[in-house]
Amino acid sequence: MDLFPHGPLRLVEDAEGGIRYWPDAVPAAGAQAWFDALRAHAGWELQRRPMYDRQVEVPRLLAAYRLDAPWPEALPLGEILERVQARVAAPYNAVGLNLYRDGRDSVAMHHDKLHTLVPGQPIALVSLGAPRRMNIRAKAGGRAQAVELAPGSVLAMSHASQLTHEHGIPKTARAVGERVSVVFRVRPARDLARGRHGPYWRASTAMEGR
Ligand SMILES: O=C(O)CCC(=O)C(=O)O
Ligand SMILES: [Fe+2]
Repeated sequence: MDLFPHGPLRLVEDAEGGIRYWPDAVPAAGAQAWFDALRAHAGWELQRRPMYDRQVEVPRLLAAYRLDAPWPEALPLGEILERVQARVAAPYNAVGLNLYRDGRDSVAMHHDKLHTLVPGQPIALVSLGAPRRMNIRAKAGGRAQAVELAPGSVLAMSHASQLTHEHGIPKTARAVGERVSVVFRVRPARDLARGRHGPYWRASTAMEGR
């Protein structure tokens, strides 16, 4: 039996699976329960980063956990990981959480830092809460593709795609509810051993603020 008769939407093609999107990987009720639990119990932090001569707030809240060590019991990371493994199997060992509080929260166009990722392994992103648009653009130029990331969806990005494409969540003037994204990655063991599993140590050059 084919459990995914429509297959994923293929947004970018490359030799490592490119960028693929499954709009309804998780039933709505489950996605809402996960949103509620992560919203309530993740260790959300507001970070500041230097931009020119001032400190700006990173325009979203962040949390991160290792998957090779116990995480707080209230967080349904094991269940979410199981769903992700069914679509995009990989030895994920780190998860980063983003909380977009409203339309002023965003992430600037970027590619995920390659030296913090194991080559050949994918990045898998689960969306929960309010839908938000993601833009994906080839570094070589051309128009961005927009994908409305629905709650319960999974987006897989190959390691190779981080070399060729950028992605971001633009701000929106629309009244939008809170969104949580759950991003599974495979980090090099040396980074995990140094506690470098989250976004905290990433040197960001992105110009972003609220
Ligand atoms: O929230 C999202 O969907 C994207 C997050 C992202 O690009 C990141 O954490 O690197
Ligand atoms: Fe990213």
